[in-house]
Amino acid sequence: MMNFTQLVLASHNAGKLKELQAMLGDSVQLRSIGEFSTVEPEETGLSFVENAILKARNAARISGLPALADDSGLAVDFLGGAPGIYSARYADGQGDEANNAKLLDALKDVPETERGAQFVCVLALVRHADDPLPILCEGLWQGRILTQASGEHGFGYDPLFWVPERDCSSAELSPGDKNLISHRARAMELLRLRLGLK
Ligand SMILES: O=c1nc[nH]c2c1ncn2[C@H]1C[C@H](O)[C@@H](COP(=O)(O)OP(=O)(O)OP(=O)(O)O)O1
Ligand SMILES: [Mg+2]
Repeated sequence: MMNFTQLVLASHNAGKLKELQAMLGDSVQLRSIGEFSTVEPEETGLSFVENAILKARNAARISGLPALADDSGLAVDFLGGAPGIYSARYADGQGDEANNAKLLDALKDVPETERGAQFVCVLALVRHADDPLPILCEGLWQGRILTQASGEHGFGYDPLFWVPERDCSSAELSPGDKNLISHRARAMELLRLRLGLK
């Protein structure tokens, strides 16, 4: 059984760090890779799994600590699953607001019934940079893309993601509520079980 008190989180996204640390509680301390390096690895994989492993290995190499990575994104039905692994780069690196504007534009005039989407999260944990057996856990979250942004919480595409089970946007959920039902929460639930954390 693996027993971690510290993990480095292979992410430069403050929103992920906050959510993942809240889900893990006090049992494991997540340290940001930002403490060790400001250079972000190029996400050259063709899948969430490949990119998560790539980021985890890179962080373990830089920090010398076991590393957890989160590769996630939004797959929109009408767009054939795009932006998917390219979600963060959808508007060519101009950030969340530009990504959201581009998505609204791509779905302009698309009726509600065809606006289905899912958030995807893959967590990868490596004990060291060359770990031959990374632990992989995934979580999905089904919803719909709104026609305008709504809500102030969360990050990324949250203001555009309508959550059917709560009848509000993901950015209108309290952080605690989002962390109970999100794609990231589902992946983390599996990771906790796998690590024997509960
Ligand atoms: O709960 C979420 N709520 C809203 N948006 C989300 C969520 N989860 C992922 N997303 C979006 C943000 C970004 O556009 C992409 C992740 O891209 P992804 O490369 O995995 O993360 P990132 O570049 O922000 O940070 P890093 O790679 O350093 O972990 O999907
Ligand atoms: Mg990224």
